[in-house]
Amino acid sequence: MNSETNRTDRKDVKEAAIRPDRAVVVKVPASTANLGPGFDTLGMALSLYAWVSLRPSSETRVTLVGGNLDGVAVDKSNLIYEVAQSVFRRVGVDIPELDIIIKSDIPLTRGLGSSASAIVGALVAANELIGGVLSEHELFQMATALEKHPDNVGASLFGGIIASAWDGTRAEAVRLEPPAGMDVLVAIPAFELSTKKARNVLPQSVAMGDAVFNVSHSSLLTAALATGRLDLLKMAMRDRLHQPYRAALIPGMTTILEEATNHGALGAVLSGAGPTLLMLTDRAEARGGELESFVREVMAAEGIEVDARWLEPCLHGPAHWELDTSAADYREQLGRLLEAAPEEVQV
Ligand SMILES: Nc1ncnc2c1ncn2[C@@H]1O[C@H](COP(=O)(O)OP(=O)(O)OP(=O)(O)O)[C@@H](O)[C@H]1O
Ligand SMILES: N[C@@H](CCO)C(=O)O
Repeated sequence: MNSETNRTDRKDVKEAAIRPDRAVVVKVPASTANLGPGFDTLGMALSLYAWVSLRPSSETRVTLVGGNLDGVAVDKSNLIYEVAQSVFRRVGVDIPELDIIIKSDIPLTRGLGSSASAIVGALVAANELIGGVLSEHELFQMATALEKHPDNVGASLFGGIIASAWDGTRAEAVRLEPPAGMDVLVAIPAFELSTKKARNVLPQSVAMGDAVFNVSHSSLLTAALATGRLDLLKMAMRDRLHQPYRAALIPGMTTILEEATNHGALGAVLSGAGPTLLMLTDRAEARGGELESFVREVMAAEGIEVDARWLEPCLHGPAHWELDTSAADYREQLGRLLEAAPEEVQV
C-alpha cells in the first residue's frame, strides 16, 4: 500500500474547523470486482456493509465491534488510522490522535472488497471530519492509489456498477445503474485468500488471443449491463485473464463456474480475487432453490464449508453522519448508526 500522496496546501482546508466534540460515522458498501472478464476494471457495490467512526482524541484508540475483524490491528498500524492520516497529511491538517470504531459485516480476505470498504470508509470519514474539503474525485484518486486498482474502491465510493481505468496516475470511473431485477448469490468459502496471494499466481504476460477474448467479453458485458441485456451475461461473463489461474486455489470453483448457468444463474464468476464465488440471477426466479443447493453440494463434495448468501446490488456509495459526542445519548445514537447493540459500543 502506498500511503504517500501529494500534499496540497489549500486555503479552504487550512480554515477547516476541527471540532473535538464531533464524531463522524460512515457506512460503506462491500463490492465485487472484475465481474469475470473486467479484471481490475469492473466493480459492483453489494448490500453488505462496513462502518467507520472517527473522532479527534487525546490518545489513539481502535475499537473493533462484532466478530468479523479478528486479527485487525488496533494500534497506529491499523489501515483506517493510516488512511485517515494520509487525508490529513494531504491537506496539511494535524490530527495525530484518533478514536476509531470499526464494525464490518464484510468477511475479510474473501473477495468482497473488505480492504476497499475500509479505505473508502476512512477517506470519507477523515474528509468529513475536516469539513468535506476533498472532492469525491480526489477521494477516488487517493483510494485507487492506496488499493492499486480502481474496481473495488470505485464501486464502494460511487455505488452501483462501475467501469473504471487507472494508468498509475489518474483514475476514472463511469457509474452504471445495475439492471432492475438482478439478484446476487455469493458463496463465501470458510477459508481466507489474500488478494496478494491470488495475484501472485497470475502470469506476467498472456497470449494475444486471451487478451482479445477479455477485451471483447468485458466490453460486451459492460454494454449488456448498461442496456439490461441479462440474456448476454452467460457468454459475456467468461474470462481468460485471471480465473483459470486462480481456480487451483479454490476447490469446486471450476465446476460452479461451468455449471451454475444450468441451475438458474445468468452468469457465475470469481468475486474479486476470491475465494468467494458470485452468481447473478434474475429476481423473477425465487431465491434459494436449485442454484443455492447446487452450490452447497459442489462445495460440500470438496469438503469446503460455505456461507451462501443472497445480496442485492447496492445503488449508493457511503452514507455519513455527524454526532455530538457530548450529547447524553451519544452512545445510543452511535449504536444505532453502527447497527450494533449499545453494550457493544465502547465510548
Ligand atoms: N474494516 C477494516 N479495518 C481495518 N482493516 C481492514 C478492514 N477490512 C479489511 N481490512 C484489511 O484488509 C485486509 C484484506 O484485504 P484483501 O485485499 O486481502 O481482501 P479483500 O479486500 O477482503 O478481498 P478482495 O480485494 O479480493 O475483494 C485484511 O486482512 C485487513 O488487514
Ligand atoms: N481486481 C482485483 C480485485 C481484488 O482486490 C483482483 O482480481 O486481483
